[in-house]
Amino acid sequence: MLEVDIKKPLFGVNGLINLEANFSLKKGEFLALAGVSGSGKTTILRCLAGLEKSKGTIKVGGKIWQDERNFLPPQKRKIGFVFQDYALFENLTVEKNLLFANKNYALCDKLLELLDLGELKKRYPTNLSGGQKQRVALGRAMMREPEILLLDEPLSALDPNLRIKLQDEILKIHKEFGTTSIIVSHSPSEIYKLATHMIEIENGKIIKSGSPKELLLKTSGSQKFSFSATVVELKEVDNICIATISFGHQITQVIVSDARNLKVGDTVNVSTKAFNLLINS
Ligand SMILES: Nc1ncnc2c1ncn2[C@@H]1O[C@H](COP(=O)(O)OP(=O)(O)OP(=O)(O)O)[C@@H](O)[C@H]1O
Repeated sequence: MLEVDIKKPLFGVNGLINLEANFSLKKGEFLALAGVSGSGKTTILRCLAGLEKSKGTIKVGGKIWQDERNFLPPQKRKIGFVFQDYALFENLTVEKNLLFANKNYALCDKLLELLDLGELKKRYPTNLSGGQKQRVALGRAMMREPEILLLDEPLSALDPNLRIKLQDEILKIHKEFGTTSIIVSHSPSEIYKLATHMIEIENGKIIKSGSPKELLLKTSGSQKFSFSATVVELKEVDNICIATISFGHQITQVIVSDARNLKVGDTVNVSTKAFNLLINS
């Protein structure tokens, strides 16, 4: 069980914001933190890891990691941290990057195999692709046998196909080791696939909390199909207004009956009641 109740003043781009994070997770749960840039997501992870001080309490499995009198330093917290930019030791081979955290050779071999890194174990990080580097970073984080695995936008630098593969690796590791995991992600599909719980942060405060299904599925009432998109162009052709909209990595066009209240950059909800949609692969 992870119990978090922390506060910290942050100097945001528009002045002071008070970060207030209060949530709990059962062992083995997977939490996604979402929210616009600068809302305080990374700071929450850094406070959990003990890399930053905050006011309040953090308890893991009944053990106090921090309260008004105690502050466990990062090396004493059973945390694995995976960063967006990998943060590998460039002068150490893949295998030594893992063993640096812990000289448990059996665990190292298990992780190299689970993450499909066996053939690459003697290579240096400079000779690896982004996806391979991130698998090494995940392996290194797990070498600490963490109770809590923290993932700060770990896949955002990778192309969409690789991203999906790495999501599978993360899920495999999370389940195999029964870790409690927290990921910062901007991708709804990633959150939906990985997380059991989701929290949305705005200006340092939790504004939404629930399952990814509750928070992300946009269908309501009699709608059968719905997604949210951004308007990238509005054009009139033969008195018909056509909106070009983007969602995820896709762009499509829809006819708009009344475009008076629409402008480029708006976030819109696109929905239909049709239930015989064609799905082709
Ligand atoms: N130790 C600190 N003390 C005060 N302010 C900080 C501290 N660390 C970060 N900040 C500020 O707090 C705000 C939130 O930063 P944070 O990195 O947590 O946001 P984020 O939601 O993770 O953003 P992004 O999605 O861009 O990574 C930023 O404006 C940042 O400059």
